[in-house]
Amino acid sequence: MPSITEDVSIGNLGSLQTLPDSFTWKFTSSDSAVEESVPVIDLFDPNVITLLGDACKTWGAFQISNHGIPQKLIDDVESLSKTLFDMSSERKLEAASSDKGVSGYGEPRMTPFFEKKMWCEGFTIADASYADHFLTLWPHDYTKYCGIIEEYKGEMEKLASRLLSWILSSLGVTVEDIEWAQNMSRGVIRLNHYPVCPEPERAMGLGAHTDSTILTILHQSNMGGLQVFREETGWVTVEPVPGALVINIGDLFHILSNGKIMSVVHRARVNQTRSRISIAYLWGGPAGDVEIKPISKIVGPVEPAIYRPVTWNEYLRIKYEVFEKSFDAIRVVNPTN
Ligand SMILES: C=C1C[C@]23C[C@@]1(O)CC[C@H]2[C@@]12CCC[C@@](C)(C(=O)O1)[C@H]2[C@@H]3C(=O)O
Ligand SMILES: O=C(O)CCC(=O)C(=O)O
Ligand SMILES: [Fe+2]
Repeated sequence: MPSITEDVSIGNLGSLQTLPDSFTWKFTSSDSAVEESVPVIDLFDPNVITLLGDACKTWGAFQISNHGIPQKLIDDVESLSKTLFDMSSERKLEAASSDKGVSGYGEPRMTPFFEKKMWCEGFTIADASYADHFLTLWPHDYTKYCGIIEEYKGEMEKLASRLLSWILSSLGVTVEDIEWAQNMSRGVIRLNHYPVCPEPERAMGLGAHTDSTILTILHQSNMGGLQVFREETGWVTVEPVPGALVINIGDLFHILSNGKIMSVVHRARVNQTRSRISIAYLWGGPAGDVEIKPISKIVGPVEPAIYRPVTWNEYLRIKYEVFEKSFDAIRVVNPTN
């Protein structure tokens, strides 16, 4: 006979009254969050470059205000997500992605690297095929919803490029120093939903990970849940700031900067009384077979490259083979030779 845990579908987690064993995580005292806050940076601040540079070096994460993204557009993507996740499990599964990491509904791609299941469901918008799924989900409103997504992608792309130039500038280089900067693949949007959970202190919304891309722009509405890990202190909750967006530095930026800036380890916790939606825009990665490596102007005889060149496809393949050991897999063993 199948056990109860085998029957649990991510599409109706919110209706469960008890936490199934397959979703029960073990936590220790080091999992408790400490009283600290990630920097909140006003993009109109005259010292914006220095502030961004410092936040990238010490945290790998920060929040931004005065970012210029229309609130109405953010609200529209949030309400699209609510409409989607409110659908029946069967309906959502009709839009299931054929494989993790490509467009459609389902578990996060990193799921196989965790012993226990994560208390979340999501929808990935990675390529044009997301529109076919939207047609299945919303036969009447699909043009409207695709329009909202395309507009959001466009705005996110512009904001991500601005942040890239400023952060590079804090490192003393420019976008022109990345040969493939004009050949960036379009970002991936991940709509995340964390349903209410009967035992949040024993459950995990999204397990600890770094994003593989250059940077992520995250909208977490007015519901907290995101935590970032800081070596010196431990887990820090990123409290929602009205109107602000969270920026997480990803693996590619860490590689480009030759380890000068951090890709932040982060996770999402869940809640007993209110469900939570977050909208992640993961940006970067060159289209095609371009080599990603530490920026030539940053490295030299005094500071040799600590990572070997790797293409985006190869990096993703490595990441989904060894997960948190992906930097070790591309590290140059003895950089002085
Ligand atoms: C390009 C990608 C980054 C991503 C894996 C993917 O192929 C598409 C989904 C992305 C995402 C979103 C949620 C968190 C994450 C770790 C995951 O499981 O899927 C990221 C992946 C990543 O950054 O490696
Ligand atoms: O929901 C969150 O706060 C985090 C989401 C996230 O890390 C991701 O989508 O990569
Ligand atoms: Fe993430």
